[in-house]
Amino acid sequence: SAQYTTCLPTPLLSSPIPTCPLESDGSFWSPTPWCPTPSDGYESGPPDCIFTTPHIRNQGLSVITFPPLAAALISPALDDSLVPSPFRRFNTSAEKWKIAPLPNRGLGLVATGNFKQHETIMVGFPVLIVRLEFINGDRYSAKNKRRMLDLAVGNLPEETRREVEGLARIVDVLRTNGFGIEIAGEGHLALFLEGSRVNHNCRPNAFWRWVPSKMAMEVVALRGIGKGEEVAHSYAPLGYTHEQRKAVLQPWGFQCQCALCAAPAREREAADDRRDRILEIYQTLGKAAELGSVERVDQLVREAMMLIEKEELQPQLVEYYAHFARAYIELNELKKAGVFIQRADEMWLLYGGEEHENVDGMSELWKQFAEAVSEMEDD
Ligand SMILES: C[S@@+](CC[C@H](N)C(=O)[O-])C[C@H]1O[C@@H](n2cnc3c(N)ncnc32)[C@H](O)[C@@H]1O
Repeated sequence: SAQYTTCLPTPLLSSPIPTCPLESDGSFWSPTPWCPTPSDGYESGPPDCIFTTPHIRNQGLSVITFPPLAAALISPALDDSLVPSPFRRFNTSAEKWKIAPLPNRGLGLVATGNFKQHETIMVGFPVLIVRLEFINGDRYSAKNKRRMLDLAVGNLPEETRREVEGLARIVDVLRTNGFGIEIAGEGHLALFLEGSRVNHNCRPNAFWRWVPSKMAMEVVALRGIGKGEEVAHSYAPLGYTHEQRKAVLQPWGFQCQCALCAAPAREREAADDRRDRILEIYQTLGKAAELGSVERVDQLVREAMMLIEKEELQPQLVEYYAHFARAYIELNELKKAGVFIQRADEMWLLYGGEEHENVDGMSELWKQFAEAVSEMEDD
């Protein structure tokens, strides 16, 4: 159990390594970060360390990750006095939800008031963030992983610790209840106390997004939600057929009891047919040049939008609008392309927030569009 001394302020190092990311930040974490040596044969690269800040958001946060990534987390988002009130825990008289028991699916999130489409329902702050490859990889033995996770949870204040332990065995909890987030491009699993209680629905009325600058997860209404309704998001990618969803949900080990899965076979098959057709249109539009005519593209675009609406898959429009735009660019129908790029931009903002994951993808698409416009002007 060696300390990762090169990155911690220590009186034994008279001149700390200047690029060390924790050199000035070591004092932020308490107790002092602990960095066990990885298993034999896996020592190269930085170790995973346990970092805890015990008071933040009234609940504390423990992180298991590389030191530079922990350093990257230290930002104004971690200063309770600097984040706006919706992003503080126990903020709020304004909360319109409760965690309550539901038939056949344990606890879940239930609306105690009405929500408009796209209104934020719940804001959650993680209590535990763990590097994905720490969990999935072999750098630490299963025993050491468990020990480190127990210690990370053990460092948290008693009340938080009890709530986390109430969720189940911690490794399983992370795998089934953890939300995938990125820190400086590296995948991590984040555990939220109340957020972990949100159940799955194959035709969800909500979605969640990670807001890096606030270190928070937001659950947002996909459509209007009435008082008393359960709020659920989809654990599986949207748009999958019944069989595909079953395969993706298998690791969670439950039989989905949502309305779509419980619907009569004929209804489910009709939904599957629509979902298959949406995908088929996507593929056909990927070869727009072969379609030859703008009218044919118009028809397919209209059909896809109608099916997406029918299947309540609106968040997929972010990707579909961009795809329509690319098809129109290919056929030099630039006015329509521009309209769809604009809409894709708006949808990304709506569903992903200002810091959405496709900022680069969208600017690439705008660039492609600008090039097509200038080529056309040259002709
Ligand atoms: C992330 S937890 C959600 C909170 C959980 N209900 C609880 O009481 O802690 C995921 C678990 O909830 C249950 N669950 C979630 N959605 C479900 C659904 N649509 N049908 C049946 N069970 C579901 C399953 O047991 C699943 O493994």
